[in-house]
Amino acid sequence: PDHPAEPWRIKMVEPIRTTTREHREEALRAAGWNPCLLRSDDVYIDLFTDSGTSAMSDRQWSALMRGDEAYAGARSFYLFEEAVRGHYGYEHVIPVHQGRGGENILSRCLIRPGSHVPGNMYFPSTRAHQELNGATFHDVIIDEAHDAAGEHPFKGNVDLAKLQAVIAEHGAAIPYVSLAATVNMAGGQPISVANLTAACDLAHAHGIPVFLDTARAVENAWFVKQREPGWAHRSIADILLALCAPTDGAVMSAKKDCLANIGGWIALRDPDLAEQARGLVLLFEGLHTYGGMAGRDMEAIAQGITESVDEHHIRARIAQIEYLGHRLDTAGVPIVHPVGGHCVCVDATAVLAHLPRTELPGQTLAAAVYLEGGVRGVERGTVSAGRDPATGENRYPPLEFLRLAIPRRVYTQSHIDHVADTLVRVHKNRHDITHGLTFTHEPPHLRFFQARFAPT
Ligand SMILES: CC1=C(O)/C(=C\N=C(/Cc2ccc(O)c(F)c2)C(=O)O)C(COP(=O)(O)O)=CN1
Repeated sequence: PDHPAEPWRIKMVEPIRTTTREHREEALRAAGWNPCLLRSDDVYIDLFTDSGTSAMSDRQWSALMRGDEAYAGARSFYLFEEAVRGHYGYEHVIPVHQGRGGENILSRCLIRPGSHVPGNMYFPSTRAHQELNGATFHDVIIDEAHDAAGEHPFKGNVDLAKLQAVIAEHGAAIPYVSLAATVNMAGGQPISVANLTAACDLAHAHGIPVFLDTARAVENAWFVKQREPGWAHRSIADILLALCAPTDGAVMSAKKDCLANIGGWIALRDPDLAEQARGLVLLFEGLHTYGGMAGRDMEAIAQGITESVDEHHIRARIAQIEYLGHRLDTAGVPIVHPVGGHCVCVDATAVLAHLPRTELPGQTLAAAVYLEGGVRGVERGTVSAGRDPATGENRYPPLEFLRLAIPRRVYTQSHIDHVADTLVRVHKNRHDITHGLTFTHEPPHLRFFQARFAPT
């Protein structure tokens, strides 16, 4: 696929600069071989995350000037509430400062020690809050999701037999089913409307609610439109509503699809659960009409939601990522297939097949790519998976990759080509990487953010 012609022109620029390899070696050593600890000034192309890193439009920037900073009942909240209701279809909209604020509150409302929560693959912050409140997470995603090279069009799908089995074994102890659209840790893979609906029907048949992580549900809607029979002629906005319709609520990080730099929400149908959640917002986020956001942030999100479902925007957004995936494919760099909605994921166990999993190939590849081209990605493998709370042992997930997450409306084709050229060089010289990494400092929670490493 060709690189898309961007459906925007640049009105403001933020200078970035390349660095020398010597500079990067010094910076990485100071960062304990953890790209998460690098200063952004030392990064040329920052693909650490698509979360909060998108460029806002002139309409969003001008909306900031309309921010109502009233403590209670701000105009900006009602605009935000209406945008969420209209696009996601839930009645009760509860603001939080970002996604994990919602994960904290939903988990505290519904999980008790001994709970069991099924979901389509784990996400570190989501599972951390489930485990912190005493739940055991059960992965009920289809087997194909764990196979990097497989081409299944909806790797985010739930294996209904697996879900049924968890319900049969733990039914009464399941407070809710926790699904995501798309599935980040599978490589930004979508779930189909049919499968999501079937999973909800199965859960509801046992009186179990389903909550959806909608951080990238617009990207998911795009894949439904392209791949799921019967949806090709429906608008992205309609498909987004259809994804949310069978679920009981959603947790949202507004830092992804919504083109905002901060913010989020919990969206619910049940008024009593909504009241309980608002009570915890008062404790952890702020008032229930701002939830840790400034009025201007809610203005930017309301406008960003409208822009996010524009078909010219989402088509170009996805096409840029497919372009990068295609460049790596044609160069023989092993990546997760199909290419996901927000990232290209390089299969570190394939590139560094000569390193044992105990030497952290994903983290090693992240360091090598930064050194080679000033490109920052993030490890999504053993380091991210953390330790099993029951045994204290490292969990070695089947997928171990370097995620290259692409911010929205930020990088142009020449930047993407720089990334591709960097990966091609690292892959060509992969046997020069003779050692992996080992922890020198390992924090207890979400360790990949703050961990420090040294070459083995
Ligand atoms: C599907 C989903 C996310 O992708 C997500 C965040 N994502 C990040 C940041 C990040 C990165 C790595 C991690 O191991 C992680 F724990 C979080 C990312 O880059 O992908 C959140 C949480 O939303 P917050 O970031 O607004 O609180 C909830 N759900």
